[in-house]
Amino acid sequence: MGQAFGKLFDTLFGNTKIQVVMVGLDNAGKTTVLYKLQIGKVVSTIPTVGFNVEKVQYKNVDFTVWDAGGQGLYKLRPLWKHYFNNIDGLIYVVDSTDRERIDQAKQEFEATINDPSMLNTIILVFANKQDKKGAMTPTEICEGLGLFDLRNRKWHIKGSCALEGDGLFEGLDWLASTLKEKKAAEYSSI
Ligand SMILES: Nc1nc2c(ncn2[C@@H]2O[C@H](COP(=O)(O)OP(=O)(O)OP(=O)(O)O)[C@@H](O)[C@H]2O)c(=O)[nH]1
Ligand SMILES: [Mg+2]
Repeated sequence: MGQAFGKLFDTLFGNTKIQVVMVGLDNAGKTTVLYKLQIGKVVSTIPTVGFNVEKVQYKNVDFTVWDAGGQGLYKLRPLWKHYFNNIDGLIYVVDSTDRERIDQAKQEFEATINDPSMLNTIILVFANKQDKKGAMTPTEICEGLGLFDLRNRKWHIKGSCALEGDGLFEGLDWLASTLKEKKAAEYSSI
């Protein structure tokens, strides 16, 4: 799988520097996704403010995962501007079995995409844990997060099983090709 992703990145991302940030409620499967990609060594650090950041770099593409920990994303959000500039892609991971917290996932999602550092990002949602019985379908997750109501944002949802890697390739394929189109459009309008 690592090789397949490597090839995809080579052809689709080219040499442009790309920043991708992955967030979601705790237990959604973010760390599992990052390791399953097998695109490089995952470096895990705990900045002085006490939360966990996992990073992996594949050539020109930087992936950063912000763990929600027990604190909730909202406490960390004000820090984003110190860590990020020019985020291109947001990956939002949802535990599709967690019906009880879908409203919380929605609140965090809305606050995340409306954060000043995220206003220009394209959005990929992984409706994760599709292998589990009783999981909400990607359409249900769409409704739960309010994706159909989003205006002026490019978004895509993909059902996934991060444990097996199912859906990850397709999701990233969308992310890569959409970013490529976006960069080309920006370049041609300069
Ligand atoms: N069945 C199933 N389990 C999964 C899947 N993805 C992740 N898990 C499991 O869900 C649990 C949480 O996964 P993590 O990757 O640690 O979740 P996280 O989003 O990084 O959580 P925090 O670090 O607490 O924010 C682990 O036990 C994983 O093995 C999946 O697609 N299917
Ligand atoms: Mg984690």
